[in-house]
Amino acid sequence: MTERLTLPSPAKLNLMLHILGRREDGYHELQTLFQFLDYGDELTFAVRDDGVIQLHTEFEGVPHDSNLIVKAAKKLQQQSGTSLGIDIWINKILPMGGGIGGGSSNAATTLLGLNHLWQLGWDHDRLAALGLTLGADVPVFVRGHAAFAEGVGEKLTPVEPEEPWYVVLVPQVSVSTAEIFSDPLLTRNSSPIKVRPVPKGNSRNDCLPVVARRYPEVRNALNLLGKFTEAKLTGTGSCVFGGFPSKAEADKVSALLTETLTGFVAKGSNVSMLHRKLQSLL
Ligand SMILES: C[C@](O)(CO)[C@H](O)COP(=O)(O)OP(=O)(O)OC[C@H]1O[C@@H](n2ccc(N)nc2=O)[C@H](O)[C@@H]1O
Ligand SMILES: Nc1ncnc2c1ncn2[C@@H]1O[C@H](COP(=O)(O)OP(=O)(O)OP(=O)(O)O)[C@@H](O)[C@H]1O
Repeated sequence: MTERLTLPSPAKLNLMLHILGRREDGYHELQTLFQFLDYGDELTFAVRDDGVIQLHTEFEGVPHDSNLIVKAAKKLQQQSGTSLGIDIWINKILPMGGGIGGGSSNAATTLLGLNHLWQLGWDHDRLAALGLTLGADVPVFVRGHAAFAEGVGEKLTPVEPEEPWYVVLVPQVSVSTAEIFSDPLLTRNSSPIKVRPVPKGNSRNDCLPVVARRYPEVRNALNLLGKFTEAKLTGTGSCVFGGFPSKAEADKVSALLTETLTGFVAKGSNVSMLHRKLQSLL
């Protein structure tokens, strides 16, 4: 049997997110702080020599060829000129439309996994540039280090924020990123932060007022978690999170809140678990 490789595909959080303006192409200039979670999906790959790219796991509402996993594999195959193909399976646990970057992370895991299995020898710069054509959040997952991001999210400076335990609540609504970014009420004029590292007190997410207004489920999650710690929105939501100094404290709060809401506890991590796994293969 062909050798199989299983790789993690972690979630991300936006610890803050400021919107500085809107570009002519409709995309928004941001400043955001990305950190990974030791929590995510798992992708399994097996090389095939007939050039076929086949994702074997079905996604509700996402046709095979629209899946970011398949799109990433096809682009890398075309641009590298390899004659090899791939079978892919995924154990999907990350909520879709949750603002924790599941789709982008899956694309990045696919790019790094195939670069390894197809022995392409592409560096991270080249993979991140390809990744950016798939989504604004793909480059940070390719690089695998917590980062302060600018531009549309592609100009990355590595950072070392604290690594607390997080309670992440998952309101049962899928938020469309495009919908939030096109809301007329969105604040798009935050002043650029010029000081590094980003001074404390800049943890605001400019998307929060618009998301909370549109989604009562998100409002409810923010209120409930806010009784225990500063409750924040990641990306354009729907997920809401708060940090705790220990797993025990995070577990205690999670146990109380998940009686009525869906959620999980995970450690913040400045080095993606995907990169830790890839490092161990070398
Ligand atoms: C908001 C964040 O989650 C922060 O991490 C990301 O920047 C969103 O990244 P993503 O989901 O990979 O986003 P994409 O798939 O590239 O874009 C989805 C839609 O969001 C809007 N969008 C996204 C990123 C950005 N900087 N400005 C935007 O206006 C665009 O309308 C775009 O059509
Ligand atoms: N492999 C994939 N995993 C999840 N979603 C995918 C995938 N491929 C395509 N999609 C589509 O992308 C949409 C956004 O999914 P994703 O999980 O990345 O959202 P998100 O967590 O809000 O992302 P972000 O934080 O980057 O905005 C989904 O609703 C789905 O239609």
